Amino acid sequence: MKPLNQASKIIAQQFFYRGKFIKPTTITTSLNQLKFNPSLIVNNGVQHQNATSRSFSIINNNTLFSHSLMMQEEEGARVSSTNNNNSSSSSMATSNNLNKKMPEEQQQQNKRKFNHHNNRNKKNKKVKKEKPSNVIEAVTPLAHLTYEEQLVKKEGETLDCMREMFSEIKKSYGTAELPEYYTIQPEDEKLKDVHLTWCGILSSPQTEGYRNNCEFTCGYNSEDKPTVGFRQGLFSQGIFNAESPKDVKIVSDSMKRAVLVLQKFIEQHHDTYKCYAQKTHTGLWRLMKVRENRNGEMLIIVQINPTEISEEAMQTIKTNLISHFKSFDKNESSDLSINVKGLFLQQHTGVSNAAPTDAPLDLLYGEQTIVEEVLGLKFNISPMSFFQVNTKGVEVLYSKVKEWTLESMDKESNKERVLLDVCSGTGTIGSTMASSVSRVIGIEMVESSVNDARKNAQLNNIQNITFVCGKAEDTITTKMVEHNLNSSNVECVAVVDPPRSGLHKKVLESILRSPTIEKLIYVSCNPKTLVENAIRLCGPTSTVRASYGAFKPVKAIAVDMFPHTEHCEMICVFERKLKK
Ligand SMILES: C[S@@+](CC[C@H](N)C(=O)[O-])C[C@H]1O[C@@H](n2cnc3c(N)ncnc32)[C@H](O)[C@@H]1O
Repeated sequence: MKPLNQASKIIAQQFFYRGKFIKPTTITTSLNQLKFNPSLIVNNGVQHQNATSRSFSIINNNTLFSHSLMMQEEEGARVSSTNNNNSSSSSMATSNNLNKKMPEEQQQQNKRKFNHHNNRNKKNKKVKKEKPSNVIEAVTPLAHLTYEEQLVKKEGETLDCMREMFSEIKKSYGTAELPEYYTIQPEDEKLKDVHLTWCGILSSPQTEGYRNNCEFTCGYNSEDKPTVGFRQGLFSQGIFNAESPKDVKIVSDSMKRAVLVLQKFIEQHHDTYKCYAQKTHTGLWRLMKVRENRNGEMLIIVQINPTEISEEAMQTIKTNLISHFKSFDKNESSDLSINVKGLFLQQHTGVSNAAPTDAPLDLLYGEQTIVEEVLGLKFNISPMSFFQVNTKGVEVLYSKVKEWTLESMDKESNKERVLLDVCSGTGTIGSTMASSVSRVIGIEMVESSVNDARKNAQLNNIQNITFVCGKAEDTITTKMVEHNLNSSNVECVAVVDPPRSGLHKKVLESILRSPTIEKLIYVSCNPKTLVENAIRLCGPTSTVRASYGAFKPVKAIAVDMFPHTEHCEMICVFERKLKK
């Protein structure tokens, strides 16, 4: 039992449970992951976190309301706080006022509020998938299928995305005449309403232990043992277990050993330092991030919450972590032998574990980066920069992008052949093609990725590549002019590889407005934003499109970079004939 701090004492007075208001002492309900015993909340400001039953007390009335929603989803139990409005007074309330009755009016108001949430929840339920019952299901929801079955499923879903794309482009034409490609209907029934050349799905050369980058949470497992592993539960509400990754196929054995090395350290010091609890914003150990190259060399980042420890304690922790990790580092006689290239300590004070890119990061020992090889080139990877998570899978992806970029470039032409690599990360796509084109211009907004990209170009002795640091939407128009991309001597292909949010409309407009871009290769990790962006590229309405011509989707392929998960990458090629 841990005492709550002053600011988080409780004032919940009653619950709405199975259609009526009742006192918190009278109900107990158990869930898959969580036994919820509201009687605990009247325990004089003392928080319980029972090791075996995972009982939770309620810290404040907002949290209480969220908990009750979660319970509804999980079990249909109708439990709700009746006291959502009094939050300012809640912090100082004691157990005495927990038993006071609420005014009738407020009860009605809260009941209405509850019903609103309940209805919204019912609507959501229709589309919600079943909650995973264990960590394997949570992290690798397709692991119960054979890999062949997974590929069939993903190809089907990617084709659905294509159908959606054509249907939405069509809608955008309204009553105007549709582009000619709508008349093309492949004979294959599977490709009905997909008006482009469909090239199937490419599989990942490695299907197990393929992740070169994983984040593990420090917390407690279902038996309340300190564990470094995957979260299971409702992290946003601070209710979760950390479960061991030992049976999760996509994590390499060496990463599993690294996880156990940190877990051992946490166990050894657990009397003094606990794992971080988001609900109370207390505890030290938060997260472990591991990046690994194909030789098994690792960058290990241990994230802590420094708010409760002195500078002196921090130094001791650093010293002890160094000697602990060194005792396993390349120690072939240990079962937990790992190959540490660099060990880092990251301090992060925010409530959730997602640290900002500038959170203090100290190298405890070793080197700042690991080097990975992709298609014969070397890439420096630092702890925070973007790098695709499946190294062998990305070789398949980049090879296809390269093939499709180069096939239309006219080698005989006198024109300069330029590749515009939008959202270039550490410069991987542009670098793998630099030797086949005249110039590459990369645009990337994360400074550390741009720095890595520049170093990578040097490392590989690539001289015809330039990286622009900035948001594509803010820089693309001026940079295209600055780098002479709109000149009639240039033939430019744009390769865009945006994050899940897709490309900003200003980027699409700049590409549409370019007098030299006839081909755009879109690498997408999110079908929804691909469709949105495709409407802008291929639709009829804008005057820009009227003067330079809209694009049309010509071919596409799915690339499975994430076996056993529901994610899939795809490449879609858009072309147009510029009106000269
Ligand atoms: C999916 S990653 C692709 C990176 C790279 N092409 C690769 O394959 O490694 C998307 C990249 O876009 C960058 N990014 C996100 N939003 C951006 C924006 N508005 N402008 C420029 N870059 C952006 C991210 O930092 C990230 O590096």
